[in-house]
Amino acid sequence: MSPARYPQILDDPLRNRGTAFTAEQRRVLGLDGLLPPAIESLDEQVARSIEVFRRRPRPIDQYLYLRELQDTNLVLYYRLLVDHLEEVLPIVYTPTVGLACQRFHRIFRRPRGLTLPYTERHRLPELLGNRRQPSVDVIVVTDGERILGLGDQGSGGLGIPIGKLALYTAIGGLDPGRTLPIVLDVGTNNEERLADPGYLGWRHERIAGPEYEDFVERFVQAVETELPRAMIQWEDFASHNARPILDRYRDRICSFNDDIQGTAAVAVGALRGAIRVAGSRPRDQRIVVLGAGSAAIGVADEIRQALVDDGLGADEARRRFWVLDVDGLLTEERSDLSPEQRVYARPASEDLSAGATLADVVWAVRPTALLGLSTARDAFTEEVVRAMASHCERPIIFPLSNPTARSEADPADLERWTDGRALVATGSPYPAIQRHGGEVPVSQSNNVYVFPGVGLGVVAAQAARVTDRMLRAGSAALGALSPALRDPDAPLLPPISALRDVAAEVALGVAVAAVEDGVAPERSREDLRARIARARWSPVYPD
Ligand SMILES: NC(=O)c1ccc[n+]([C@@H]2O[C@H](COP(=O)([O-])OP(=O)(O)OC[C@H]3O[C@@H](n4cnc5c(N)ncnc54)[C@H](O)[C@@H]3O)[C@@H](O)[C@H]2O)c1
Ligand SMILES: O=C(O)C[C@H](O)C(=O)O
Ligand SMILES: [Mg+2]
Repeated sequence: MSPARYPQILDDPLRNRGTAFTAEQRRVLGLDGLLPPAIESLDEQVARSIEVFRRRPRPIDQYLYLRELQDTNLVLYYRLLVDHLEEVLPIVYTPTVGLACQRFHRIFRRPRGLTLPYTERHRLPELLGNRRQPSVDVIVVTDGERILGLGDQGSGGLGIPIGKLALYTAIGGLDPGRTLPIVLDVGTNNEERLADPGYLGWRHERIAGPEYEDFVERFVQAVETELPRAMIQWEDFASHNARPILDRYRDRICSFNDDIQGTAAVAVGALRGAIRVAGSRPRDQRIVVLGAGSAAIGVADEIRQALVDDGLGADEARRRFWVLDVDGLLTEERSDLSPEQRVYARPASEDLSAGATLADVVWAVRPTALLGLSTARDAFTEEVVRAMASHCERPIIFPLSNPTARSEADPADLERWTDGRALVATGSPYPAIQRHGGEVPVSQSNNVYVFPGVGLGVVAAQAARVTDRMLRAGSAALGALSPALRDPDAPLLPPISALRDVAAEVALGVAVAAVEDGVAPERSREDLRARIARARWSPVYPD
């Protein structure tokens, strides 16, 4: 009896080629008999795989198919993503990834990334040492408390870092063998999960206060020790933790918060295009924001800066905002506001009181722009939108909440209620709207336009920090690519199919700013451009 000699290469997604192994490779590696006899090219594998994908009945089945592919053959997986980005993005990412997080414990098959439970807080360096990837460029980490607009998903939140990092590679071109998704499992306050015997996370209410802060600190220290060169992207933390964590670590380690800073960078990019199409200027805007969480305040802060850059004084720029949360308008008499929210509190002397609704505010303020980061489905009602359109020739309306089921409005309704005058961008993907017998794509103002380029720029420039100026430079690079700048009938953002090119431009802006800010080694713009091109991993089988 000869010993079994199963070749491990078939179980290594980084090296496996499946049916693309050549006859010679099969013979040398001992793969004969283990694979069907047909030998396919990568293109043929992609063609077959996208067919299988299309036949899966529901988005969640398609998600599972792609995750299987990701666990089996990374070149094929990423080639499929790159070649069919527009089609698969809503599956790998928002909105389907949200459902995958909600069902995480039902669909779990194989480990990907790391789950760091609070109970193991004394062993975090050891747990990090158990990772598959020897070197890591980018970590995306969540604690699962605010997954999209779906609330607390506990350790099921790991689906989000997995999805974000898939796009770091497919769009940014980061080496998939050097990215690491992580969930900090600090418990969950989701009653449904806690009551579900099938829940796989730590069955405990969320850790909070000093214990929570200590745990995050331990995590950061473990990364500093084990992976000192990795950039950390903080993702989908609840507002009460998102801002403090960002502020605590941004000057200490290379890190940024995607929901606060990435979202702001793309929203400002899209808004600049919209303002130009409206024939207006940033300093002429009156902006109503529904939602006052970390994403909304991050977006408002960056727009406020754009108003100041366009000539408004700091106070005047601040007075151009009316921000509402679940309890109504932010006003000075409210005692529940954080310092970041208080910046936007309206003076008590104004007519609008704390109880003012969105419709009251829109009637009174006559805004030029209405932004939604509230998770409140259909909150931009016909009444609100018609009121806005009655005083504004080109109302800018951005329902940015995710996933689709949390969106403040459907673009087709906005189109109807404003007779096609609204300038729209959404957070989640929507089908094109019909106008004059033709189709007009809906721009997706989602941080996916920014974070892959930030990662690529940071890696290529070897940046040690992510500064505000780096994100602003990324945003400006994106803004300059707005098709609407050249054609007022064109979309506010480049199409999804152009995201890889967008990432290269965002990366260049980020890298140049990193050098200017002294957080990356001195290099010329041309040198940085070449480094960005060289840093990109391509989904091809190596010779
Ligand atoms: N498009 C993007 O790129 C992008 C990026 C980040 C976040 N988001 C989305 O933005 C939303 C908010 O994210 P966040 O991190 O700020 O969340 P959050 O939970 O911190 O904030 C939500 C805010 O909305 C307010 N709110 C809730 N219900 C409301 C209602 N009925 N009316 C008015 N306000 C209401 C809350 O009071 C709170 O201020 C989420 O849906 C998220 O998916 C989109
Ligand atoms: O994940 C997304 O689609 C965007 C954003 O980070 C969010 O939390 O909604
Ligand atoms: Mg997010």
